[in-house]
Amino acid sequence: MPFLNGNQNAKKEEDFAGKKLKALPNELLQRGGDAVKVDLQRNRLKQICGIIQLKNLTELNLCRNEFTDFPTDIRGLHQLEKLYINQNNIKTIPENVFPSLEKLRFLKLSTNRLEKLPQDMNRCQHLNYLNLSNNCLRNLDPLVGLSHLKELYVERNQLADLPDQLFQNSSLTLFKANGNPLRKPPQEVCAGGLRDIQSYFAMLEANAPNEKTVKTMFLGTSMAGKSTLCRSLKQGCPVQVAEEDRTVGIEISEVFEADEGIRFIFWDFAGQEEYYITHHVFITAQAFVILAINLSSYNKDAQSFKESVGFWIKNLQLKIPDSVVLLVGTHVDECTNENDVNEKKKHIEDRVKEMLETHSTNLEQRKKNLEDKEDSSLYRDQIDQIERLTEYKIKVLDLVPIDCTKKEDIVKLGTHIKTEVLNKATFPSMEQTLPRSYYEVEKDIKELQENGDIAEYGIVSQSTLLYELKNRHDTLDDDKLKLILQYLHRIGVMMWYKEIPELADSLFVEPSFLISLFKTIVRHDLVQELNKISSEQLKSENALAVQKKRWISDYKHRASLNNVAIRILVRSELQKNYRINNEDLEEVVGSNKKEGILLSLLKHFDVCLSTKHNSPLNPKANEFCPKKNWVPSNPIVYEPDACLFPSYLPDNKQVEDNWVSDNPEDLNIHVYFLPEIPHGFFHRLVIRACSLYSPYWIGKDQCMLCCGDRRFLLRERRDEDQFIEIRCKETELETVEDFQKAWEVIRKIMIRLNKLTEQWQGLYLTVHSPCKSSDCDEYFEWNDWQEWLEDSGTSKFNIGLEEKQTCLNGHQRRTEFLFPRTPDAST
Ligand SMILES: Nc1nc2c(ncn2[C@@H]2O[C@H](COP(=O)(O)OP(=O)(O)OP(=O)(O)O)[C@@H](O)[C@H]2O)c(=O)[nH]1
Repeated sequence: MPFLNGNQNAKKEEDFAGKKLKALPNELLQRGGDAVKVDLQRNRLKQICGIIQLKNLTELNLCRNEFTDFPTDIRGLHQLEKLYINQNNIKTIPENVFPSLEKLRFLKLSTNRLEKLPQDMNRCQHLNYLNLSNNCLRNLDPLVGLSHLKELYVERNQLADLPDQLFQNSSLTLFKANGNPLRKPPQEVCAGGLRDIQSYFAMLEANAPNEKTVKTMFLGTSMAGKSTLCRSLKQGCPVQVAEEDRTVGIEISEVFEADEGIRFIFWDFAGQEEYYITHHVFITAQAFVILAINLSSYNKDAQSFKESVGFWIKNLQLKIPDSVVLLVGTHVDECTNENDVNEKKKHIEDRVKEMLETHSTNLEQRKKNLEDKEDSSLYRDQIDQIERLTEYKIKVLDLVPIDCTKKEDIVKLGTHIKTEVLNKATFPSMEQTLPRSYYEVEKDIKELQENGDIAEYGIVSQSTLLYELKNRHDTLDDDKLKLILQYLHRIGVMMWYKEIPELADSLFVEPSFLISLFKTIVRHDLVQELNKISSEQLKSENALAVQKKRWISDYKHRASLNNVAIRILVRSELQKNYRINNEDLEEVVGSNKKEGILLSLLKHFDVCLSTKHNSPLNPKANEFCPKKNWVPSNPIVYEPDACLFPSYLPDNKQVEDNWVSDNPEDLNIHVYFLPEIPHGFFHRLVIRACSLYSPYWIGKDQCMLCCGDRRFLLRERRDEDQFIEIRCKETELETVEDFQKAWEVIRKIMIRLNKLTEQWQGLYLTVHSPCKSSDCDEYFEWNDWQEWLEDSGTSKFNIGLEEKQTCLNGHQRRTEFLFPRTPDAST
């Protein structure tokens, strides 16, 4: 099988990789002091007797062997600088190994079974890179004192506490600790990086309090009973939710469980499909999910399961694969009898079990396929990635059937939740230790709001808030306060989008206000809302009734919403619900000259695409055709300033009219998604790609964009295998330069695609170029596509001119039709 790059030729000096060796070969031992670098990865070694003869060894690769004990013979390799011994089964490392490895700078010990480190590890004084990820470590104390350590990876271990001294006066520049049940400092502090950790320890008092916080999210289809559950649990008794009081968007509330000292933060998500596109913004890691299922309307069939359970679990599995889900069956009082309830409970639980098993079997199978390949070492990164995914285990707890109108059922559910939450095995990282100042700042912000120093809707400038907080805490400077505010953002108590330049100075201490903002635009009844716009409202924005009609028609047919309409809707909704001053209102809704907070946020979260007032091209200009002169658009269809919501598009007509048809010779790559393409992914990708290139035409599950003369198509395919196809029209590719430019555009799109996938921890991607011969199902696999994305376009991907590739069925094609080439290749 052809490969995208030539990595397989990059041999080490002494290459004994993948030779099924059980002992060091004589051929190697005879090299004695001449051997400097030795590659012994992917063998069956359990020990390495005789290695001491290679006394000048500086680099040794022992990864993917069968070591269960650390090979102590390594002790004699005094020149050793680099050691790879990752992906073995090592359980312990004895004392007296590291002090003799005086020159060791680089040590990769990841993916072993280490439970503890030798106490003298800190005597390996020159160590500057250490990777201990994927072990079972509980304690990092032996690393304290490694004064040259720059990069430290301890992801996916069992660490609860990190040693303070590790971060004091250290040379660390990179530290990664994801996937640990961290309590001190909590994961949300570590996510901020080294400076946040150092500052956390600097503020931490000796007897800092522990807190148990559980972010609880209520999910499920519309009318399943989420709001009823959320409000009833809060009150401890049944609370009726009237139909007109349905959740629009997301509601947030806090509940303190005084007996056990648990703080629940309840997030009630609206169930209507229109809101799903905003959910990803608020669904965050380490969450406890209550999935509400209306048992009375549940049909014990595949469709019913998919809609009310499967969809949600799949999405969680993709987004937060380590979440805990409690199934709650509501409307039990409306079921036929107890037997009916029990059958439905069993049906749901059995299907969930099946679903989770299929997911892990698929991953295992995929891993095995890669391992069985002739040169499986080329797929090492992919295998590692799958291994990581297999470690994530979403926990789905048994279904609790309840009647939300009955007090005892609500009380019973409350007790059940408390018991589950207190179970350390289910919630290993619920308890957290924080410096008092973190709590105090949070409390002070609430007080400022209550006193009216911050408006009830919670928008406050960074400088004002810092000024107020500094007045209350003379020990906290700007930097420390900013770190605390960032922590509060990460736990969802307030929002601070520092990374959006227009919003960097605005803090939102009332997150539900932001949600109210979203819901004014992202809603199922938007057409009704547009219809309701009065002539006074139109006049206030200098708009005419005829424009209102066009707004409605554009929204219905082209999923495009005029910015003036957005301003009117948001303005009236906010004035209805908040005492908001004109200045803040203008900040939020924007004006002809300025975008406003709402649009910045919607765009930041890829909910919509702005078609700007000063845009040189009109995306809906039918007159534009590649290779034809540009004809200005008809002023009647010209929309100066609107937002396009791709998820509301009804069809692909415009795209199909412009693309016309596929040609087998088009450049074509398939990006496969395992287990599937996440809900909303394609439209978010389209938004990101279209902000790079215009003009563009967007449809329901297709999008065409142009770069110069070239046309590109993105197409979502939700067949049995789910993939996104990226094509470039073959007729627009003539010269070598054309190919290079076309591949460069594909690369840019892929970079955005890859970046977007980071938001779904449970995703795994593979990339293929399908064979171009008709009726041939073979394909060329890109095992190193991620490297291509990272590559700046230098020598690595050169493929000789006139080179051809042959598929397994014997069909040949010139390489540039299947794989990218770099500019160097043409010169
Ligand atoms: N009889 C009965 N009615 C219930 C039960 N649970 C919820 N309801 C009613 O079902 C309706 C829908 O409940 P909600 O809590 O609004 O549902 P939701 O899931 O929040 O719905 P959305 O806001 O649309 O996402 C309300 O009228 C509730 O009073 C139950 O166990 N028994």
